[in-house]
Amino acid sequence: MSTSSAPGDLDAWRGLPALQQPEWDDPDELRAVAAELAGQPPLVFAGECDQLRDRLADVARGEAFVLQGGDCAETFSGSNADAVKNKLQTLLQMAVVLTYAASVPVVKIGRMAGQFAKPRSKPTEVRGDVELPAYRGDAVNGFDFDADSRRNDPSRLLKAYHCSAGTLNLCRAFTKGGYADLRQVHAWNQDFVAQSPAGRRYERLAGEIDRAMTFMKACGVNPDAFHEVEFYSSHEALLLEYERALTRIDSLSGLPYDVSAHFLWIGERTRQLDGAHVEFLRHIRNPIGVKLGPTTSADDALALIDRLNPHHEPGRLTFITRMGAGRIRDALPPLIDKVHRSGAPVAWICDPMHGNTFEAAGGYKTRRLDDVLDEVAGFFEVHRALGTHPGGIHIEFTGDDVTECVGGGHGLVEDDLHQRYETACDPRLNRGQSLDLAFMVAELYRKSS
Ligand SMILES: O=C[C@H](O)[C@H](O)COP(=O)(O)O
Ligand SMILES: C=C(OP(=O)(O)O)C(=O)O
Repeated sequence: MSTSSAPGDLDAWRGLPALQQPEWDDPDELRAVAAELAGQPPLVFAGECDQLRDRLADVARGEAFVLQGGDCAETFSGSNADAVKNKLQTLLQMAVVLTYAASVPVVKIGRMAGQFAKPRSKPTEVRGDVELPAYRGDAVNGFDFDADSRRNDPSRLLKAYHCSAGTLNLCRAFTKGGYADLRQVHAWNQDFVAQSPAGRRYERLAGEIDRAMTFMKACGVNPDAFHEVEFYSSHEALLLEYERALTRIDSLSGLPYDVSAHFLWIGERTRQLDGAHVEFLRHIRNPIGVKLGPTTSADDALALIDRLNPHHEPGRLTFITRMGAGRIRDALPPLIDKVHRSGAPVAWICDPMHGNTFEAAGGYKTRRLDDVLDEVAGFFEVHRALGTHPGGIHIEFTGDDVTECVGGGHGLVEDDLHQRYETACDPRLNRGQSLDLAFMVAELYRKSS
């Protein structure tokens, strides 16, 4: 049931409006960079993308749950071993909580190894009487507020590729080489988080897992079954020149795959039906997602399905809804209802971050953990009422002890935000807040199943 695309289709987007693309000031340099990227090795393989599509088909059928998360904006300087390990460790801890406490297979997808480009609300940033191009992610320009740093520099695309390769290599080593072994559940809970309320709760759960594994071993189950985990990479497919340069024809199937990540999504700002992003992504064979904000109508959702998954292939299309805690209970039901009645197999994931951002008194962009939890609770309520499957969560977090979102076990308040506000774009949950969220989601899942 594959969608066949002629090679020319992969460039049809070039004739369409492409929002949120940087104005590169040297087109020749961009062409040279794209040519160099096109000659680089793939970051992921077609077979892995197919495997993720199968996993997401399980999600659409109600048999698994997605945990997708990582940085809002990865940075080149943050692509180091400690930061990557901390993020992965947080993802693994959350996944263990969900798998054990909710008894559901968890599909683990990092917002990692490629999340280097950001859509922005405004093209420029003004500080005092200086106006400069907005920061659009390390793949485009620099975070520092000076004219040189904010230049849209095509060579950054190459650096984004290399940082993605390094990050993914580390993730593969951690998840396949023994670090993600379930017998390590305690080891993931070291450092600052171990003493937090969420860390202590996690430690009790890890103790139960230990006992369960000892029991299974006694029953003859081979403990090597718990040695490695499946991990997938994802990012917003925003910079079309980059994604196009990394799209290859798979030698086995003859079909095009974007080998920059296993899963790509189209953002809320670039999901226009007649836009370049939808056109480009409809031709690649990777599993894909679309973010849906509160203004999305049920007909918009159906039209996206028609374009992106016309043959209703299970696992091909995921809708990531980001309505906001105040809107989800009204905005989501009509979408799910109509899509469900159309018979299209969609995995529904809740992004409880992007509809809940506000500016705190000190000027920091932040989010309340309570709003995040409330949006997730609304997501489960809506699905329960409609008899559909709440298929997962998509969140922005870091493995570090940052102070970017308020609330959680340590009771962070707006006055604390300045202490460790390190994000390059939107506020992320810290490790303790991420664990709080995982425990709550596990509880909601158990009640709704
Ligand atoms: O992560 C999402 C967007 O890039 C981000 O919310 C845009 O933020 P802005 O409104 O500050 O541009
Ligand atoms: C920009 C993002 O979200 P959205 O498209 O939902 O605004 C994002 O997830 O980084």
